[in-house]
Amino acid sequence: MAKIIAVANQKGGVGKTTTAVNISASMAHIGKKVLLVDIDPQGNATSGAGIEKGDVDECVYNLLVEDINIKQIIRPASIDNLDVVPATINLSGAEIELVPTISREIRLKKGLSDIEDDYDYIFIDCPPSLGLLTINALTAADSVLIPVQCEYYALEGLSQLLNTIRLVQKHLNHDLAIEGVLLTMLDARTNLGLQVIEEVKKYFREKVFQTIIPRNVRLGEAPSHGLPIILHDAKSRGAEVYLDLAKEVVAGG
Ligand SMILES: Nc1ncnc2c1ncn2[C@@H]1O[C@H](COP(=O)(O)OP(=O)(O)OP(=O)(O)O)[C@@H](O)[C@H]1O
Ligand SMILES: [Mg+2]
Repeated sequence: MAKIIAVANQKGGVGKTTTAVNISASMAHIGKKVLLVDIDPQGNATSGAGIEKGDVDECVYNLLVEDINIKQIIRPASIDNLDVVPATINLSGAEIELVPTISREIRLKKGLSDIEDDYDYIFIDCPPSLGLLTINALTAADSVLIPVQCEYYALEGLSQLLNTIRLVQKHLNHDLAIEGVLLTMLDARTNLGLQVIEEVKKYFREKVFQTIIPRNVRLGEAPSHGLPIILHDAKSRGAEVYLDLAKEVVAGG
């Protein structure tokens, strides 16, 4: 059965999608069978994994709102061993359309149960909010991976995220664990980055991943080619660190 990991932080632009796409591709590269689920209406994980959004008729919206079988929407990514449940802008209505529906928080969990045995890992790329889409991800997940950007105010907003995780643990998913906190976009030339690392480690202690993601130009440009970093530039620092992260997660069990 797959281990399901939600990549979540309601703060925008902290590296959720970059992490979801590249840890998925790195896992696939080391031979794991991986599914990447995009539940962000921006659909950045979908295009970043090499799927042309314009070609997608049915997406995760149809799974969440219309209850169609997940197998109908799964597509192969640009790298072997990796499949994608795509999201398109259609998903932007789901947050509101789900409100009056029964079992609205467990739609994704239910959908994934049909294919869980086909994969080793399932990563869910969350939108920058704590609404029903993220709640669906946290309810379906075994654990949550929290990217935190190495910048001033890095910890701001994390108490709301932790509070949401606690509420989900209490009411919807008792076993939800914190997989780890991932420091992203580190600029090692500045003192600020190093101060943020210290601050985040003081707060989250052993929950902080050893692997730290530096700012890397190749990581920033890979999505425009629809390629994970390991295909865009396997020799780049960005490719190395996401491979390290994948191995760290595998070793963590
Ligand atoms: N390590 C990195 N080095 C350089 N650029 C990066 C790195 N990580 C992410 N980026 C770039 O920063 C921007 C934000 O990253 P990303 O889309 O992964 O964040 P996000 O948390 O998913 O954003 P959103 O909240 O909008 O979904 C993107 O343009 C991405 O290409
Ligand atoms: Mg994103």
